[in-house]
Amino acid sequence: MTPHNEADKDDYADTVLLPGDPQRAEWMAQTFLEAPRCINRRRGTLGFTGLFRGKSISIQATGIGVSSFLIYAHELLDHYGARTLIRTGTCGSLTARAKLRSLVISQSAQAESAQSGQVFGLYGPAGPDPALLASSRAKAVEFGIDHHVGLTVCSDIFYHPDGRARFADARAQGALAVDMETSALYGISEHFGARALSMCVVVDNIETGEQTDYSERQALFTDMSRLALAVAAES
Ligand SMILES: O=P(O)(O)O[C@H]1O[C@H](CO)[C@@H](O)[C@H]1O
Ligand SMILES: O=c1cc[nH]c(=O)[nH]1
Repeated sequence: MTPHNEADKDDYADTVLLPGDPQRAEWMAQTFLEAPRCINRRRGTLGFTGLFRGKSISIQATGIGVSSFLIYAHELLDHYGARTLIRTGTCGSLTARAKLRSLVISQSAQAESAQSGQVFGLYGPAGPDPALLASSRAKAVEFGIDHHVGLTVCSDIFYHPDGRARFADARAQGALAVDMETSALYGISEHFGARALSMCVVVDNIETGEQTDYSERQALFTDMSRLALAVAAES
């Protein structure tokens, strides 16, 4: 038990999938895990453990943004002993190439600003686990998932007064998409000697303004959930 999590120490599996949205955590657990158990309801930030292909896997929501994310990730790594964290998130596309509903796998994540840099600087720059990244690439091809692998940006601010203009430099460096947790995931995982990978479905395009509707989101997560679980099952 922690201030933010009512689960017992052995309730979590070694491998934990991390969606931001608690409803996504619940849907993923109920749709894909065998015998899912809800192990955390504190603050509505739901956590589940169940079986996938005979292996115990947990799914824990992390909320929005680095501050919230780092609380759940820290407690999973430090208190619950998690060894592999796989973010199953959503992102905004920064390029027409990464189309709405496609999957972006983060090969490296850049903090958006000096302010974010201070937060992420606590842990220094880090990236995905090479084996998890390679496994996700191979399986995404095998499953026929429309996906992109590359640089992503991690922002602290969803509604920013400078809008999309602030991503000009990152876009020039080839950044594919923006989310609000991936740099923190990579940094804290390296700090605790754990393995990490982040994959996110494109739910809006920052460039064109196109967006998906929240009502179709569960369906959007099927490919990502299958991929993340397949990677997790072999991790
Ligand atoms: O859908 P999730 O996983 O929460 O991810 C994205 O959605 C939230 C913003 O709407 C941020 O947390 C961002 O990273
Ligand atoms: O535009 C978006 C969409 C999802 N998540 C973000 O952080 N930004």
